[in-house]
Amino acid sequence: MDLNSTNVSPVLTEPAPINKSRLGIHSSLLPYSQSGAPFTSGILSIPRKKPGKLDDVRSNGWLDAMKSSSPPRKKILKDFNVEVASDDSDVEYYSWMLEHPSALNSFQQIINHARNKKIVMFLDYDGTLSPIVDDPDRAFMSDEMRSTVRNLAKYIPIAIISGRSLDKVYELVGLTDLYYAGSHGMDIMFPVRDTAFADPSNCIKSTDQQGKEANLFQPAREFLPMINEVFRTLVESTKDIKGAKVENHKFCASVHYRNVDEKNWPTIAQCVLEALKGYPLLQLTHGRKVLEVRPMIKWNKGKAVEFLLESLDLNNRADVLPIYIGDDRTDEDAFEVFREGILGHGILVSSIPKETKAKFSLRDPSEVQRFLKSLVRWKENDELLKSINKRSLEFQ
Ligand SMILES: O=P(O)(O)OC[C@H]1O[C@H](O[C@H]2O[C@H](CO)[C@@H](O)[C@H](O)[C@H]2O)[C@H](O)[C@@H](O)[C@@H]1O
Repeated sequence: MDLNSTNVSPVLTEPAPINKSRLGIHSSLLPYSQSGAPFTSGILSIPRKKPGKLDDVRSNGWLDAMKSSSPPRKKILKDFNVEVASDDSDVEYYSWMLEHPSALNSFQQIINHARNKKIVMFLDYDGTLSPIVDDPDRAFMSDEMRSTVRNLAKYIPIAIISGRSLDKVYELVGLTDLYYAGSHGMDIMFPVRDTAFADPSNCIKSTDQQGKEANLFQPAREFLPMINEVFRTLVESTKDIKGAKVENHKFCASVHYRNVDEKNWPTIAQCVLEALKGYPLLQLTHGRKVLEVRPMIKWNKGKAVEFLLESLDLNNRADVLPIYIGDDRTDEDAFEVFREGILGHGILVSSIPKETKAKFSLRDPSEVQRFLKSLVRWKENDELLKSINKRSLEFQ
């Protein structure tokens, strides 16, 4: 494939008129912009080109975005258990933390805010509950992390919101009694008992992994055949690129290039670009060393947070404090909802400074675990105090 060739066709020309009603998608979910405005956070801004103007992965900025999509692994110096600035990047990190303080150091502030409120916890999976590893099929969370999440779920509602498919993320987490949203929130399952406030016309009946009745909310259901087609195309077109891996996450397809030699990244990007050509209703988002193709609908992890809160009748309530912990650009949509309306805390997991809408930060999954453990301890003490108070009242 000649990337410099001027014979490459435009990627996104003005989209051909499409009979959107044929897709059966509610108009409020239809594309952010078909008129040329850039797309919002996490979503690559692709300026519409005049018909005939040529485009490739260099000129549209994909390559730059790919290069900056994952932090380098960095050794952190420790001196008597105190982290010291080892180089300029540490100094940068500490000054970034002035704006996005550690959720561990701010724990007291967070629980002061949570006092007399019901916390609802939203957790991303990769890079948050499990460390980032080379093979996506081996991104396991530790038993200790699993038991921490299980303990916390005894006290507060927890939802896992992942880019992976619903089935895959459920398999990896393996905990019942949590809510799960796969495909970046485009596949949400919740028990029938919790649907009192959900609009049943939006949901389809299903069964969960234990065979119990459940509801499924799938705002991009009509895109399923399209995603399958693109997935097959991508598998075929990337099959000769060493290290490339394509995953089908039901409502999105992921093309991994973490294990691909950097000199072949333009080829990977070009394969995705070519695959997208016939599908003006699909879009590209960037994750950590992964390109993701997904429906161009107004739905993302932030919408999923709002949907779950509404369905559980926990939205816009002064006595509810949602907390979202996530590590990549797709999580920014969720952090954003806490900036625009819903009062809650976004916590970015990152070991390098990053532009983010999250208020707090944690360095890595081990810090996430410490934070969740602190919440468990706080809740346990709280329960203990309540029962002591109750008993002392009974003795009076
Ligand atoms: O929303 P998430 O739960 O964070 O899922 C995001 C993506 O996670 C997976 O990829 C990432 O983690 C892999 C394992 O550590 C890593 O190899 C890869 O480079 C990362 O991008 C998953 O495979 C993707 O499909 C998800 O979209």
